[in-house]
Amino acid sequence: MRVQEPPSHTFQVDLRGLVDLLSHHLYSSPRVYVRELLQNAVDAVTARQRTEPDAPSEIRLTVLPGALRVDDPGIGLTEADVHRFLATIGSSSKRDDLAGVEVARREFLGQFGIGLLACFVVADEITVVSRSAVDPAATPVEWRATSDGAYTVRTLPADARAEAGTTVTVTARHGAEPWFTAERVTELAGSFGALLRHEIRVVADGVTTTVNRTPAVWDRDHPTPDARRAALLTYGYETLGFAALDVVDLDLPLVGVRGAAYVLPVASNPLERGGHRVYLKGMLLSESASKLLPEWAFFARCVLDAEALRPTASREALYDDETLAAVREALGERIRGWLTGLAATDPERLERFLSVHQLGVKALAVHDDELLRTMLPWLRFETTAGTLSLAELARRHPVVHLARTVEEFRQVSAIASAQGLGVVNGGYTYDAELVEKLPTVAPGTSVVPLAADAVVAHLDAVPADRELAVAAFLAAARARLDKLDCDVVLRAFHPVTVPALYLDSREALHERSRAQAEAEADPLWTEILSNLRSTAPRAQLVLNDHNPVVRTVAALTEPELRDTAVDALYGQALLMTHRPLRTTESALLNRALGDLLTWAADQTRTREA
Ligand SMILES: Nc1ncnc2c1ncn2[C@@H]1O[C@H](COP(=O)(O)OP(=O)(O)OP(=O)(O)O)[C@@H](O)[C@H]1O
Repeated sequence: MRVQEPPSHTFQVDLRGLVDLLSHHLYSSPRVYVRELLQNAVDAVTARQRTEPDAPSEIRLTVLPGALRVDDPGIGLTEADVHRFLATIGSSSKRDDLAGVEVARREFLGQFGIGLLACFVVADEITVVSRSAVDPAATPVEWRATSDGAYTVRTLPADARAEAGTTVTVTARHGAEPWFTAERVTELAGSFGALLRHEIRVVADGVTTTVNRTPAVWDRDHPTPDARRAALLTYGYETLGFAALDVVDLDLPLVGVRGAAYVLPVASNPLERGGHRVYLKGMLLSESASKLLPEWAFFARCVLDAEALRPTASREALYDDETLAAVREALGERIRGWLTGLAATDPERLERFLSVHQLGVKALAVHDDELLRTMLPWLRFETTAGTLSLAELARRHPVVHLARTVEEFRQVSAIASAQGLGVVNGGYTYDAELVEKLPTVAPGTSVVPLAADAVVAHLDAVPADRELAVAAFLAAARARLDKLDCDVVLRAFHPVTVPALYLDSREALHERSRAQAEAEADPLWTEILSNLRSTAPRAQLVLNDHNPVVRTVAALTEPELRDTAVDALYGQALLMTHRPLRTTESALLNRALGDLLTWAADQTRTREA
């Protein structure tokens, strides 16, 4: 049995729905109507100049009461063109086989065949009067379209339009008149068309203003490099609204990108990477484009004009394709080159840059040994010898101890530096990773992890007779702090001003949170958690036998006062770690201080009585 082919149909289009979609919903603002008109005029001039290089090029926007008229001396349209391109949604002469897709992409701004419909967002009627420059025998033609999708076409007498070119008139829809004022049209034409290669003039109330100034600042001749830099900086200030720390020339001839990257004068959120101002073939695409620079370059904002990047259909963002990825990489390379150049030639400017953007550079150096090597002398780290570069620290201490957390560093920094150890705080973002890379870029150095017990091992034990003399006190102190999972030891160390150190290894911290969870858990979990009980080292309170207060406390005989004093030493050591105290810890510290104050007040009263 023969199976019959099912009948084939073609899509039906509800024209009003399509016009509504393309005019009202594709673009984020009615502003774009001026851009689309400008774009068609520029493309028409470009098309004509391909065969007639000396053809006129001035584009004129005339503000009329409740309407805008755009005149261009471009390629124009024949009656057949009108039907084929203007009256067919999605049809565009700019990807015509005649032009060739690649040529079209490179030379024309438009490509989708929908742009003119954007005018319906502010207009009820669009009229196009055109005369073809290709066919001198063709008569002028008029196309009149309304937003409900209806249009008429008629040919006009030859004298209705003597010159080749096109005039588009857009009549304001009721309520959209504010988009047609002289001020608004001038602003929009100036903003979208600032870098267009053909002269754009706005005529309003008898006054003619040229709104674009080409060539772009980066394409102009400047008498000296300093003058060029000053001109680029001024331009950056005018367009981006900030006085940049520095400016980097961007020029990628292969992908036709020209422009400049401006270094932000204040630290920025690394997650906010947009804000680039991008022009495509001179027409503003976006004031807040993203993904133009690699993640690490979050300290820079670009203004650039690109030939080969593709816009999305709304022409408000860049199409995220391989070309954009290649451009991103190449621009990143430029910015990297600028940084390494600064390190070699302008350390003062580099210092200024790093004082604001050190974090960004560290983020980059983590993945880039070459940059790390260049930047090593400039990046600053918190160390026991103060805020230093790793290179400086390594000169003083070929073995660098790395504290993994800010807390670990704070616990031991005073004491480690008194012992002559070089410790670097690896607790801040990127720092640990960078420090670990030190031996690869600075041979002869080594990095070892810092363990709290290693610091205790460096501290001098007290003589045996002294240990014996304070044995009872130490036993009492241990008993007192046992419930807090803290051991007590006595050592003699510098600086003498530090009475006690609280040392807490990561394992001990972990064990304590496990124990806390166990205490709060229901019976089933209690059993599971208690099976996990580890033999991890407990926290340690290291009392300093050189410290006068510790010596006094160790000699106390009255048990209650001694316990309170032990609590106070414990609390004080906790405070020195700079970590937030738990509720039980601050309660203990408050109680101990309160008791000590009461005791001192009682003593004074007794003495005075
Ligand atoms: N001023 C003009 N001069 C000559 N032809 C024009 C003019 N304006 C529009 N056209 C013709 O009308 C076609 C459709 O224009 P439209 O603006 O809708 O789309 P496009 O410019 O081709 O692409 P896009 O949707 O990307 O803007 C164009 O391809 C062009 O052939």
